[in-house]
Amino acid sequence: MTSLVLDNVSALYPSGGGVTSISAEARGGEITVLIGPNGSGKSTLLKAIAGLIDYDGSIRLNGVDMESMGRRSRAALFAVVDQIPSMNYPFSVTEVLAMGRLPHGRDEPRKNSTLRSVRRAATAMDLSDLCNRPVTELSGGERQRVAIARAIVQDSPIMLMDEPSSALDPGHVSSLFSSLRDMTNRGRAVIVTVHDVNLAAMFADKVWLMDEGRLVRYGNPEDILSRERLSKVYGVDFRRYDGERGKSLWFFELD
Ligand SMILES: Nc1ncnc2c1ncn2[C@@H]1O[C@H](COP(=O)(O)OP(=O)(O)OP(=O)(O)O)[C@@H](O)[C@H]1O
Repeated sequence: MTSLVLDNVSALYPSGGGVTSISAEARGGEITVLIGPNGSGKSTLLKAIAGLIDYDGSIRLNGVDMESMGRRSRAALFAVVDQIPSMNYPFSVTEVLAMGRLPHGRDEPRKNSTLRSVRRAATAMDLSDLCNRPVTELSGGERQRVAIARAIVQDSPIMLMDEPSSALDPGHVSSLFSSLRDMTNRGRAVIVTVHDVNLAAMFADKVWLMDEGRLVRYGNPEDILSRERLSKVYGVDFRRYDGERGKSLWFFELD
């Protein structure tokens, strides 16, 4: 089973922001949800894991240091969904989804197996009616669903998703997390950032709580999400509500 181990990882920008001394493990078969206030270092940490920025410390996949891998093999290991997916060229939705296979080889997008994956991912993210539309003409939420579906088509051992639900309505948030669960059921490791604490409470197998560039705690949602901790980190008074499905839900009142 996939094991991604971060050992004392630091990635600091010249301005001083970034992340410091992060040690944690993300496993295949689990949805790991990163939460924390704006600027707490979630995106920076995902970028370090994906090898998109320099860092100190080590990140090992199944015992192998990621630094020892070539760019190409590293790109095939991670499917990345950016916080603001850039889609500047008028490729059709189908074409963009098929491009998800490019890290696995130049001929991959043209394969029949890719076409089947594209159809499945399009159905999962409710894009079937948009397949021939240029991505440049889609709404923000539709583009975000395209970026998620492209990552599903890439089907890499590790999925890194930066706020993939930020532009989605509740129905599509539900589809997103069903798709993430499908991936973990097939052994993939999913690491996803969200701002909605309740998504972490409902869907996370593990929660990493970040604050000021550090990992405050990580573990099971029931152990990590507490009124005291959330209120301290976010600076608002959180209250717990016992949801009907046996999960705790969280809300706060505005002053
Ligand atoms: N390219 C950059 N150059 C310099 N500083 C940066 C850069 N990107 C982020 N930072 C700083 O690093 C810190 C962490 O930023 P990061 O984007 O990782 O936070 P985040 O938790 O993802 O925030 P948000 O929830 O707002 O997306 C912040 O203080 C931010 O200002």
